[in-house]
Amino acid sequence: MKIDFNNVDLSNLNSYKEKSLDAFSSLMNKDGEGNDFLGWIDRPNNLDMEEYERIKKASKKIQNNSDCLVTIGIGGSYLGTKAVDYAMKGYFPKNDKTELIYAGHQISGEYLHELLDYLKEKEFSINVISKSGTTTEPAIAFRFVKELLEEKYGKEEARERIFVTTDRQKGALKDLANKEGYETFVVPDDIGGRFSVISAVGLLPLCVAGIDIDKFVAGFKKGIENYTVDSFEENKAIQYAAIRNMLNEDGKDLEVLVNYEPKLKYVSEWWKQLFAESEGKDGKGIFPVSVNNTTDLHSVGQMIQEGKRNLFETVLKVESANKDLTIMEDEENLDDLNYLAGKKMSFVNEKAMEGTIIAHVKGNVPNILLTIDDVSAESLGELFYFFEIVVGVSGYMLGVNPFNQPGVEEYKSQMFKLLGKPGY
Ligand SMILES: O=P(O)(O)OC[C@H]1O[C@H](O)[C@H](O)[C@@H](O)[C@@H]1O
Repeated sequence: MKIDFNNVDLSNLNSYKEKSLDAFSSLMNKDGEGNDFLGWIDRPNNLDMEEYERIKKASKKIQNNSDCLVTIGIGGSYLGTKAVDYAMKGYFPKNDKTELIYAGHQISGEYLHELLDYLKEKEFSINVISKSGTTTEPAIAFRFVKELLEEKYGKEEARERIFVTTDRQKGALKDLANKEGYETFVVPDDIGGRFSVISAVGLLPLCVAGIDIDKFVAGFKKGIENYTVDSFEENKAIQYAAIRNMLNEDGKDLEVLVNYEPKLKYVSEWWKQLFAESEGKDGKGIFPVSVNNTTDLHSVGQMIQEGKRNLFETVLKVESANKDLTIMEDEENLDDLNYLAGKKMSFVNEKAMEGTIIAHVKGNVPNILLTIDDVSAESLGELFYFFEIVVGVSGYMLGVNPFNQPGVEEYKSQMFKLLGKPGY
């Protein structure tokens, strides 16, 4: 992974150095706010290997008896898996692997209705994922999908097809799993939802989808090597956190994560939860938004170029495309594209990216360039770990607790009141 800050005015950066190093040491020494949720820092080197082997075993079983795994969860119990699955499965996947089908990530009855119709024709299993075990969206979806599963296979076999990922000992899901004898996997106490893709939350469904989780974990380990180094000069995660805070104090209220490979769309969705829930509190925080280019250059590109100057961009570049095409010569050349004949699509995409960066920098949008080697499980693992360290340092620099999300409860209690939930 490479990170380039050449398109940011760094003249003021030195004054953020000490603060960023202090924030980094609080994170590493685990003596800052929210320090009981820092299990993710060492987790890649500390996996529960007994559970890791069970994940692989359960995956084989699911792959052997299911066309799909209905993966039920929301927020951190959804986004990391979706991000990696979507990036890795290909744009037009052949249906020769067990497919992950998502549920419980919204409350659309229309979605669930169509999903249940779809599942009637399929062999399937369920992985219900909820750290708290009480989240409304996955709980509703689980009721419906479980009912269909039991109808289809009978209660006995259905039991063998339900896999529960939740708290080690408490919560409604854990109680249900104990009662019914479902196989369970753990969301560790000291890892918050948005940091949990490295636990069974992400590893089980990703393994079922045929993704090499050893490589994914290896990417996280590479992240530990590169981004837990206690040096401002050598650690790009500390520099990035410092630069984000510098830009924020200079009036940049939004960070736009940009990609030029549509496969990365859900990596941005995962990133949004990570940064929004970690930083957006106490009236502070950089609002995370994302664009998928070049598509969005034909829509919100105008706003980035000439709208309110309160944003900066982080561009996610993929160094080498997994697949490519060479543009062909056309005798008539009515489309005037022959000047591109012999050029690769990846070359054209890269020039679009470089041209856009030049234009946006000219338009006073500071640009950070993050290059990953390729779209692979390993590169994504390293990228995720990088962002997790950045958000920890950045949140401490901002003066917030980056590891809680108290604000999320407000909509829930208002909704429960309207729904007439007892006690609200
Ligand atoms: O895994 P769960 O307990 O079901 O939580 C799922 C998600 O919902 C909550 O409301 C939080 O805001 C998220 O941080 C969390 O990832």
